[in-house]
Amino acid sequence: MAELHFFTGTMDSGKSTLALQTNHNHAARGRVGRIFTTHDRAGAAVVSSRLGLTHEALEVDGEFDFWAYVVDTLTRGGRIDYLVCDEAQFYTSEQIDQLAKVVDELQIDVFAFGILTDFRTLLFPGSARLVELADRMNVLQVEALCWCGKRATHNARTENGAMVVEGEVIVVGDVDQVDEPPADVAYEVLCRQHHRRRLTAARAKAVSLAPEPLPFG
Ligand SMILES: Nc1ncnc2c1ncn2[C@@H]1O[C@H](COP(=O)(O)OP(=O)(O)O)[C@@H](O)[C@H]1O
Ligand SMILES: Cc1cn([C@H]2C[C@H](O)[C@@H](COP(=O)(O)O)O2)c(=O)[nH]c1=O
Repeated sequence: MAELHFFTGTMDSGKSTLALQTNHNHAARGRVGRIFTTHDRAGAAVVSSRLGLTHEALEVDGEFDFWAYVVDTLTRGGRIDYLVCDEAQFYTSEQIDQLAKVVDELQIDVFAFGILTDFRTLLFPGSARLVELADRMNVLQVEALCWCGKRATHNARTENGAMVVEGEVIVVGDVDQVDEPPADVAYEVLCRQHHRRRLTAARAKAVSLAPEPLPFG
């Protein structure tokens, strides 16, 4: 039986790497798949992992119809055994419904990968629909860590080094590897407590370096 799988984790937890490994393992056994993505950091129509792997992909825009694409391919005599869908948080909920229909009606496996929540801690529409519909939901085992050492559960956005909680939902960006100078827009994974307190690594460092207040007489 085909299944709709949803693999989720924070940014930098290895989702794109796993997406490419999944494709590799299925292709190595002669299965024929298609890889989809949208808004990848490396540009249009490519899946890129921080481990250095990249693979060409089909770019999904808001109008793309998975059901129509698959039916059209099969009708023309093409073969599709599975779909790998990266950055699935950005897909519309209608597109996730189409993926579920592809699984149920055409017996094609779908492997979707994406972050659950945005920089405000709210569910992305695509991820919310995947949680509602997936046969299997898997949280990635490689844990991204908060600067405090706890498991990172949330994605923070920084603008010029300061954490923000308002703005456009979709802003392509990376986890900042260097703090000097801070990027215009960057992301940092944090535990819930430090996301709530807006305590990024840079701010925690600045606070710890602040001079001790003078004791009151
Ligand atoms: N230089 C490195 N050496 C070993 N592992 C690395 C290195 N750089 C990144 N990684 C691994 O790659 C993961 C990020 O993979 P990626 O597929 O790009 O994540 P995601 O798609 O979830 O954002 C990191 O969590 C880390 O485990
Ligand atoms: C939290 C958050 C993230 N994004 C963007 C930033 C990256 O381009 C992708 C996530 O990619 P990854 O492979 O999981 O690292 O999403 C965004 O647009 N809005 C957000 O709130």
